[in-house]
Parts: sequence; C-alpha cells; structure tokens
Amino acid sequence: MGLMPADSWTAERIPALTDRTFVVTGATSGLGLATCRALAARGARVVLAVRDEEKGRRVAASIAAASPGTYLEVRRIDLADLESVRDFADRMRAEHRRVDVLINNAGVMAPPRTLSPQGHEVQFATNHLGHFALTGLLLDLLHASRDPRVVTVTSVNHRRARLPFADPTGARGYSPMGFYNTSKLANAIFGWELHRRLSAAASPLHSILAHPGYTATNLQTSATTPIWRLLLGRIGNPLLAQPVDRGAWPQLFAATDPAARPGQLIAPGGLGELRGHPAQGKLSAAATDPDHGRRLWELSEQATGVQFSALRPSS
Ligand SMILES: NC(=O)c1ccc[n+]([C@@H]2O[C@H](COP(=O)([O-])OP(=O)(O)OC[C@H]3O[C@@H](n4cnc5c(N)ncnc54)[C@H](O)[C@@H]3O)[C@@H](O)[C@H]2O)c1
Repeated sequence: MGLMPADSWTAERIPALTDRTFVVTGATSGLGLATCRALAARGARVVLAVRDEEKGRRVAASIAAASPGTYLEVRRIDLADLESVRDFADRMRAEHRRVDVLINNAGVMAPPRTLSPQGHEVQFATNHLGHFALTGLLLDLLHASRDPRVVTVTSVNHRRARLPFADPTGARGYSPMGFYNTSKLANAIFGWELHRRLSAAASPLHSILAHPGYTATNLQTSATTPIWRLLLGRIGNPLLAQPVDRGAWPQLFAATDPAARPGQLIAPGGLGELRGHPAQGKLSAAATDPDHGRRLWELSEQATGVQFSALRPSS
C-alpha cells in the first residue's frame, strides 16, 4: 500500500482549489453530485457535464447555496451519443483555455439491451466510448494545465468481467450485469493504457482510476434496473452501502491529492473494499495487459473516430 499520508483522509483534507477547473460528468446525482459539492466547497471552478440541463441548473443552484460565489457552469452532454460528446467538447474548446481535471464519472448499470444512436451497446457507449472520446477531444485543454489529471471511475466489478472484444454490441447474447462489468473493465483498461501512453509521451497529464466502493446512489435503483436488482438496492443500500459523500472520497482523492500517483487505482481501504479511507486498490491482470490496452484503443478509435493526436502511439 504505502499510498496514504495517513489513514484518516476525509474530504476536509482536499487542498484549496482556487482557479482550478474541473469537468465532472454525471453531475446531477450520486457520486458526481457529491464530487461537485466537495470541489466547490474548496473553491474550484466546476463544469457540471449533464444529460438533463434543467436538473443540472437545479443542482448547481443547490451547490451555489452551500458554497456562495463558486464558479459553476452547466453544460449538456449525452455520453451515449458521440455527436453530443463532440458538441460538448467543441463548446468547451471555444469557451475555455484550460481544463485542469476531467472526472469521467457518469455511468449506467444493467439496463435492458439498447443501442446508442451510433449502434453501440448503451453501457459500453456511455460508460466507456463516450468518456474515451471526451478525454481525447479535451486533451489539448488538459495539456494547458500545470497539474492536469484525468480520473476515470471504474468498479471492483472490473475484476470479474469478460473482455469487450468478442461481442461488443451483445448481439450474440446479452447479460445486463455482465455488460456493466465489461464496461467497467473497459474503464480500467482505458485508464491504465492512457497512463502508459502518457508516460511514453512524457506528458504531464496523469491518468488515475477510482473505485468508490458500494455506495447508495440511483445506480442500483434507477428505472431501467431489473426488478430483483431494484429490490436488492432498496434493501441493501440503507443496510450496507456507504453514504454518497463518503463514496466520493476515492475520486476526490484521485482528482486533488498530491499523493495520488498516475496509473493508480484509488479505492476504499476498508474491509472488502466496502468502507474506509482512500487507499491503493488492485487492478486485475486483464486491466493492465498491454495487448488488451492496444486492442481497446483500436476498437475505441474506430468506434468514435477520435484519435489522441497529442500522443505518440507506443509499441
Ligand atoms: N454506486 C456504487 O456503488 C458504484 C460502485 C462502483 C462504481 N460506481 C460508478 O460510479 C459512477 C457514478 O455512478 P453513481 O453511483 O453516482 O450513479 P448515479 O446513477 O447516481 O449517477 C450516474 C450519473 O450518470 C449520468 N448519466 C447516465 N447516463 C448518461 C449519459 N448518457 N450522458 C450523461 N450522463 C449520464 C446520470 O444522469 C447520473 O447523473 C458510475 O461510473 C458507476 O459505474 C458506482
């Protein structure tokens, strides 16, 4: 381990963030909202990247009420739709000179099989492809920062996932939870491979992964969740899950703490990785396999049309 300066990290340890700009996807609920609240409380400039702008404005008003004077921006993005991701990035590039930290947080879990507007399975499209494209399209703005970071939220579930290469659209068989796990493995492979490519290009940009631990959010109780999972969420969340403010600690640590290192997975350190202070988690062998990294990169470039032109491909 050896990651933590102390085993007592809480959000109060977040350094002052004045003049640092954070883009947080999925900012209207759950971990994304908790993350925005904590960043705003430390003086960060926060761009709330949201699918529902009306809800985004309501949420921004509640953050502003708790942290008066904070710079908050609400911008629409539908991560499942690559046109919308391009639109978001174009507007960001037109109106911002720099992004210090991108937090790839938004996610969906276990919906019935649905295809995105571009024909990709919707969990893979939202959780992975949208964030892959967004990161690539914001690379220039990130490189304009002195301490830039990309934090990608994966899950401990990545360890039990199938690889995304054989049947990425689920045409040959679809398991809602299986495809969620696969999308989270894609997040883990992406975060690690991005780290590898950034290091090879001697980029100052750090790619860090975060796993929140089981946290009570809409993820388990959303409308498209299968009934048994909905029940599990309704019963399990109050009994077992972490409160959402605490679930956000690993991604907050990854995004702001000087002790978080590139390529690390930051996860709760407590029993079974369910509770506790941010600590170094363990990526699966499948996540750090360079062959998987290369194959996911090729698949994602092809699917999104986004090239990471600021990075030299490494062998
Ligand atoms: N809650 C947990 O126990 C847990 C555990 C491990 C990992 N995670 C991960 O944490 C992240 C946040 O999830 P959460 O638990 O806060 O759930 P949540 O459902 O409360 O929040 C997910 C957010 O993503 C947004 N979103 C979904 N589809 C989108 C799209 N197409 N475009 C833009 N935004 C979209 C939603 O609007 C919502 O704001 C996810 O990546 C999830 O996989 C959560």
